[in-house]
Amino acid sequence: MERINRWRSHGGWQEVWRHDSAETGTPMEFSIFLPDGDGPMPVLWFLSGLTCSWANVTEKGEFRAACAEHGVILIAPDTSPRGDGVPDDPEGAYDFGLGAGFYVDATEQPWATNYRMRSYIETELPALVAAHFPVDMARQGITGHSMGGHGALTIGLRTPERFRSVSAIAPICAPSDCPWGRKALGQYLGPDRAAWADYDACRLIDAGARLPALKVDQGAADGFLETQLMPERLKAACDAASQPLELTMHEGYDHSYYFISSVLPAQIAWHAQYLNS
Ligand SMILES: N[C@@H](CCC(=O)N[C@@H](CSC=O)C(=O)NCC(=O)O)C(=O)O
Repeated sequence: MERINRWRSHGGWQEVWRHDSAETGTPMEFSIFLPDGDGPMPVLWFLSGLTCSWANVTEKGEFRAACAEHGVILIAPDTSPRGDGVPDDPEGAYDFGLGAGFYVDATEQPWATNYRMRSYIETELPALVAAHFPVDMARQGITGHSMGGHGALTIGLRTPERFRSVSAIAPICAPSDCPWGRKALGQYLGPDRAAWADYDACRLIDAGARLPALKVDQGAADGFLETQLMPERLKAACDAASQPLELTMHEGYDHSYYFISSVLPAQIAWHAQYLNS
């Protein structure tokens, strides 16, 4: 593993690391913000959305002051494998392939060889992080935006024992039933919708998955709200299952990092209640 950059910021270090991934078969990069202080510290994972790498939230997320205040390490992985030989959408579309791994382990070729973001985020990267940084892996939270919100919800619901707190910002709530999700899951996993159930937050909740603490922030002026995100589906699934959900609609906010940076500090404070208790 190699550190490829670092900057002093908010009384800590913002770092970027590169390593070879056995899961994706490619070099992978992630960013990590390390507040000053004696570890081990709790860790909050931030999963990014379509078109993103670690850089988007690291440069535009405005999270470091909150992480420094609450003593929380924030890790931002990439959203897909990249590099020579990694297949991409044949038309270069932004919503599939590079930058759009959807946090699945693909089963269909040509995707299955490299697109193993579920195992990368659930298993390989946590082990690497635990071995190299002063993290307390008994105190983990997870959040993410849009496609990354879908990743945070589904990884959290599948492995609730790993996380004290799960949140999302403008997540794709019902990917089996929206265009982004149908396109990605259909190609990565094949046309049988039964194979998609593990990657759909609403279907996981319908099937009995539960979380101790769940928070979602959504912009009311988000152009993707009704067609792709559908938070009302998540609310209905949670209500039917008696799953507690703090869903907050924010008037006037869209899908951009102007919204993410407006709510991420408060999400970090919310996670810190669970991670520091
Ligand atoms: N048509 C847009 C779509 C890309 C986009 O909006 N990406 C979002 C995530 S959408 C769901 O996962 C994003 O976070 N973009 C990065 C950023 O820095 O804003 C386009 O490609 O322009």
